[in-house]
Amino acid sequence: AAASDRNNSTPGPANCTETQDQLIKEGDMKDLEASLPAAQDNFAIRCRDVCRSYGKLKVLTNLNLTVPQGQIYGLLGPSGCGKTTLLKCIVGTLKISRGHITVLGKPPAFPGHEVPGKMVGYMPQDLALYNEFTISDTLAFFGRIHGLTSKETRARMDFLIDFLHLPQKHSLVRNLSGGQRRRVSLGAALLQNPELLILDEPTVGVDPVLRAKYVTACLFSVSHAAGLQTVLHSHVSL
Ligand SMILES: Nc1ncnc2c1ncn2[C@@H]1O[C@H](COP(=O)(O)OP(=O)(O)OP(=O)(O)O)[C@@H](O)[C@H]1O
Repeated sequence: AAASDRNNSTPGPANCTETQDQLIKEGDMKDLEASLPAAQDNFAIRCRDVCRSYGKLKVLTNLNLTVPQGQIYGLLGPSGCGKTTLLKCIVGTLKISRGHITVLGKPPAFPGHEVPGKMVGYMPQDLALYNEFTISDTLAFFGRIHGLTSKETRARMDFLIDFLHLPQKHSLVRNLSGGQRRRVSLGAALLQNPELLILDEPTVGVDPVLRAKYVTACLFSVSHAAGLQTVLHSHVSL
């Protein structure tokens, strides 16, 4: 991955680095679109001049980003540069201050658009799991949220428990290891078979030696086996 340019004069989204050696410069961000072939509309995510501040703190400034369909795409940047903020804006749980975002054809949170919702699986950095739930309860809960039938949830649960090497489905979340909890959270994000999977720091809690393997092998196998179109994930660069 390329290193991003911290010396650029415009403050802003910060050192988001793409895994495809695409350089995003602050304020004047070159994006992947330039290198895309003719099918210009064939993108999963498109951000145009996106700005987001928290009070006076400008976190994203004129961010431009295009994620084509069918790709695994990584955001890399130092802690606090705005990766989570950008992912929340893309998922639609955070409003942008200015600019335009299109996710799977429409702006996030557009009325009737299932983003946030069924079309996108989101694994947050801080895992939102209930300790009192079992693995089975957790996945059933997310199944209800996404409107899956009990039969659909059960079939998907069986597949994911096997695929993600999860312990027995009656195990309580409170008794799971950090890595097992992260995989339950990944299972919850994959449950409804989303078109787009967004992972915020998926390797937190994963042994450093295994991280590279996890990112390359696991994400590729997850995306293929789960039939995903596109995966966007973030990592801290040190
Ligand atoms: N709700 C909030 N209110 C105020 N400031 C916030 C809020 N959320 C994030 N920030 C600030 O915005 C900046 C970007 O935060 P963000 O979580 O997006 O960074 P990040 O790149 O994901 O960091 P990390 O890699 O450490 O998770 C940080 O300076 C953070 O303190």
